[in-house]
Amino acid sequence: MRPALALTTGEPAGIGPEISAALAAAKHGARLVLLGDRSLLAERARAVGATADWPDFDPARDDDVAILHLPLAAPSLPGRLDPANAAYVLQLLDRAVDGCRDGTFAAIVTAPIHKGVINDAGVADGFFFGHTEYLAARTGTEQVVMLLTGGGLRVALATTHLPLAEVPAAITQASLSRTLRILHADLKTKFGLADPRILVAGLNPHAGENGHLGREEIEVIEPTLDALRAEGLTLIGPLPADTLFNRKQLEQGDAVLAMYHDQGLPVLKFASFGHGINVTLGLPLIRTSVDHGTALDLAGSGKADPGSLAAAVALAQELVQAAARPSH
Ligand SMILES: NC(=O)C1=CN([C@@H]2O[C@H](COP(=O)(O)OP(=O)(O)OC[C@H]3O[C@@H](n4cnc5c(N)ncnc54)[C@H](O)[C@@H]3O)[C@@H](O)[C@H]2O)C=CC1
Ligand SMILES: NCC(=O)COP(=O)(O)O
Repeated sequence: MRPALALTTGEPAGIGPEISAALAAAKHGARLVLLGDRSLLAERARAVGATADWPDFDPARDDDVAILHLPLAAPSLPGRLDPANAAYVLQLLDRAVDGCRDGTFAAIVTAPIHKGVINDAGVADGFFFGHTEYLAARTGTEQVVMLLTGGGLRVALATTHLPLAEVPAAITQASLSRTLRILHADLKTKFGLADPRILVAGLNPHAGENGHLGREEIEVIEPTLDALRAEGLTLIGPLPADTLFNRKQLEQGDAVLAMYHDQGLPVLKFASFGHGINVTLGLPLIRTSVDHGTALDLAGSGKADPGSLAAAVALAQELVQAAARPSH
């Protein structure tokens, strides 16, 4: 029996349901379990010319595609967000996490959700940052690392969904050290790199220009890197972020650690949008995701590209296989 992958179909008003249906109809080689509302998925399957004749999920059967029906709270129209369905979106995630915990699922692949409407709904204790933080909280994991891969790049983040004004204070020697340890360990176990080389960006322009453009490099980043180098980690930096992303520099490393979301991800998405994959490192379960959002402007049109979701499923399968190897 192949390991089952839970595919949470995401925000019902977005493109998640239709790209999930499109992927389910394509050759994907996985044992996929679609988590979502059966009628919604059937309707959006029609938008991509797919049939929704999926059987109900039965853990004892090795179906290529099955559905685990979880009902919407309110009917959903493409492109029209409705806070009434925010709890449904979280329920898909909760069910997937529970299934990973009890061994029903080997991994979670997530279609996009809309962070704003979940916050508008006031669920998730009134604040919701993203899948990354939600899954960390839901699994009791103190720190996780967001890594996106695609276009020949791997870009991880020292901070995730934070207002820019809060970024400098969030980067401490302790948090940066934890992030680098998680990244280093997962590059070894998940990506098979024996001695990962990590290029670390500075926070300030020109990595602080010897302290004239900010002191975080001198006071926080350099001491952290020195301490970890003494333990044997191969860390290059802090490097000016504007020149880090050139071919010659990138050849020196296996992954980049950017200090914040919009320092690293625009480059990654420029290099790979439509085929990139988001992986959450440091979780006690395997989670991959798309590189894009809910694309409300395309929802229901059948025009959204399922390529990133297909890549996320393929990587989840690889990570499941890597986790099963004796050396893991
Ligand atoms: N993994 C997740 O759940 C993610 C969720 N989001 C959320 O999505 C919402 C909307 O974010 P935006 O910044 O508008 O980004 P977006 O990715 O939804 O849209 C940006 C542009 O890319 C296009 N696009 C996105 N996915 C596409 C696809 N598969 N095929 C073709 N074109 C595609 C859209 O039509 C739009 O023009 C926000 O709430 C954001 O937080 C954003 C990124 C990841
Ligand atoms: N830009 C990447 C992103 O926002 C992914 O968020 P998450 O929902 O996967 O945490």
